[in-house]
Amino acid sequence: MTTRAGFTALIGEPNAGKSTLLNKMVGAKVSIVTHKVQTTRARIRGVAMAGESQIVFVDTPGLFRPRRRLDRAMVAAAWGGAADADVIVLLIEAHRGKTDGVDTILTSLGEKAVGRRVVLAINKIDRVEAASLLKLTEDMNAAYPFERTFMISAEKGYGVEDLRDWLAEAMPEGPWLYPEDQIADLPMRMIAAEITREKLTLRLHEELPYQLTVETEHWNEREDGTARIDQVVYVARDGHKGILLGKGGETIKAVSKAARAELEEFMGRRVHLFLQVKVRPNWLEEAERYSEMGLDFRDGN
Ligand SMILES: Nc1nc2c(ncn2[C@@H]2O[C@H](COP(=O)(O)OP(=O)(O)OP(=O)(O)O)[C@@H](O)[C@H]2O)c(=O)[nH]1
Repeated sequence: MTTRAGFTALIGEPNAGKSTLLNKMVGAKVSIVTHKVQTTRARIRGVAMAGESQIVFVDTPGLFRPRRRLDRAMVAAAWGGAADADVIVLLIEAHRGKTDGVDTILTSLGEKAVGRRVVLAINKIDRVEAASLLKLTEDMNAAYPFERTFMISAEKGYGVEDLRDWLAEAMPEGPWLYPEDQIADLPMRMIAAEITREKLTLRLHEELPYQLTVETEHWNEREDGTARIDQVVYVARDGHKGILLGKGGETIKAVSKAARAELEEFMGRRVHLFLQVKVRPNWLEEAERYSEMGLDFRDGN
């Protein structure tokens, strides 16, 4: 039996349902779904197994309309993720149709997706009449030559299996990228990082540095049934480090406490959480580099 493995990028406007779809396909709660727009900052990956095929998902940050310089870098980074992928899935919302935001993405697809396989997934079909889907499919395919169009409801699960099976076939032949026994662990590490990120957001609000990432570096199961989780919060500047630590470390302590409480509830057991804040200015450079390669929205969009 030939194995297959490759990368699939999910792109779409904020709230299109990328996280929901990812969670359905991967079969675990990978990224935390919220009603808030622009929650997915990190390029969170999930891995789905389908038959002999391994599909690694790159859940790009929402391709929202960037106003600030760093926003633009974020969007460019999202496109960077897409450009590396074997397949790009553009997710749109059935009830919102071909919005200005979707048009912007279509234009960029024309430039960036050269040589990639690109499919369209019309999501949230549970919210519209079937008749309207035909027109939307026509309009979208007139604007971009999608290889396939899928009608899905990520939330209800309609059509998700078809899409996953198609992706499984579309992955290039080759050995798996992740050992099968590590896949189960991967989502938990991401969830843990997302939880910490969420607590940082709640605590710092507008003060939250944009260029911030949380990574779960170590995950150790202890004999007494508890887990030790070590995470690093990466920021771009020394000044940001101070904001995260707070006076006498009180901010990071409060965040750590809140994150631990939620992790314990989620996992149903005791957790020892260790947070470290480190400066990694490269992230910024990387984003700037992507920005140079990427979109430019300076014309007031
Ligand atoms: N009715 C309906 N709602 C859906 C469907 N899929 C997702 N949603 C809802 O749409 C909202 C946004 O979904 P997310 O998965 O967070 O969207 P996202 O694209 O990851 O959003 P960002 O993280 O902002 O990029 C949530 O409230 C979901 O419950 C669907 O098939 N039908």
